[in-house]
Amino acid sequence: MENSMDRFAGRLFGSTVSYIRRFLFRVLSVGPIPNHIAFILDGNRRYAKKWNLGEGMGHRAGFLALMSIMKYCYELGVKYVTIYAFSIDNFKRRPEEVQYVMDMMLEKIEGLLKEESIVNQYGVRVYFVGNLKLLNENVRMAAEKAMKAASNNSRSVILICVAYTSTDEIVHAAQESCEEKWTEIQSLTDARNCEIIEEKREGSNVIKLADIERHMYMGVAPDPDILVRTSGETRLSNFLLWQTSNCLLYSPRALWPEIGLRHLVWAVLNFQRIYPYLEKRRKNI
Ligand SMILES: CC(C)=CCC/C(C)=C/CC/C(C)=C/COP(=O)(O)OP(=O)(O)O
Repeated sequence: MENSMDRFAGRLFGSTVSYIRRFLFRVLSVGPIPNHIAFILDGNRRYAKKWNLGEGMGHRAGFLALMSIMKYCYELGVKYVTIYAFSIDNFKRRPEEVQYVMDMMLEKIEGLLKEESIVNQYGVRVYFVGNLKLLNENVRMAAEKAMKAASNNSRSVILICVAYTSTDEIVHAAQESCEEKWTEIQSLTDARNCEIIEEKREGSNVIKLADIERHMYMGVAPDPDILVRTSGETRLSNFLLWQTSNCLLYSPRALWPEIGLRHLVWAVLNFQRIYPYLEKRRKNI
């Protein structure tokens, strides 16, 4: 009897909170809603320390916080969510920690494919972004499987940056652009069509901004409107350096596992306040 009363009270509380959240989102939607929010998940280990938990528990709490924030973003109408899940530099951490995070990632990526997962609930397309060759084979294969399984989803998008740094992304895009241009020139030379080659020399042999952007790992998404870095840090730590020139930076003091609805609402209100300025900058006027 007591148990069923508890369950009833729990459900009642849950649906009231969800009702209030939806009401709040309706009010926020009177103003512009960001299309893309990126997150630097900072402070998982500090959270574990603060609560005397094992270090791995901090990352697990971080994953739960990620699930909530993704849900809030998609309910609010934010189409793209990007997360900095693991940088290339993070591979330099203690081998046991790297192994723990990789094992957890594998488990969580496999979980994303389940029927009841957030991916299926919100029709989320999944992209793993970064130098995936640096991942161990199990994680890489699971990532590729998840991307394939969700490839028909289009309502929302999650971009999970793993084995990622911005400088690596830029170098990779520059190399790909050079290779593409080189192949193009070679094919013209092979055809021995000197006239065409001369014509091409006039300018189209030059690598343009659009070439580089086409080869960016993040090229599948528009630039973020808001970048959130938790735990009060105001550094970008080699994340989305190319994509954040006209983007609101928000740095709440909360550690990543403590991030909640109030932080999202505050970030969106700040975005709405500077929206006219951001739009002007984007249109270059
Ligand atoms: C499949 C999937 C989406 C998984 C994501 C899993 C997840 C939560 C990864 C975070 C890993 C990480 C290195 C966080 C940074 O906190 P930190 O260790 O730098 O904490 P600190 O700043 O307190 O040292």
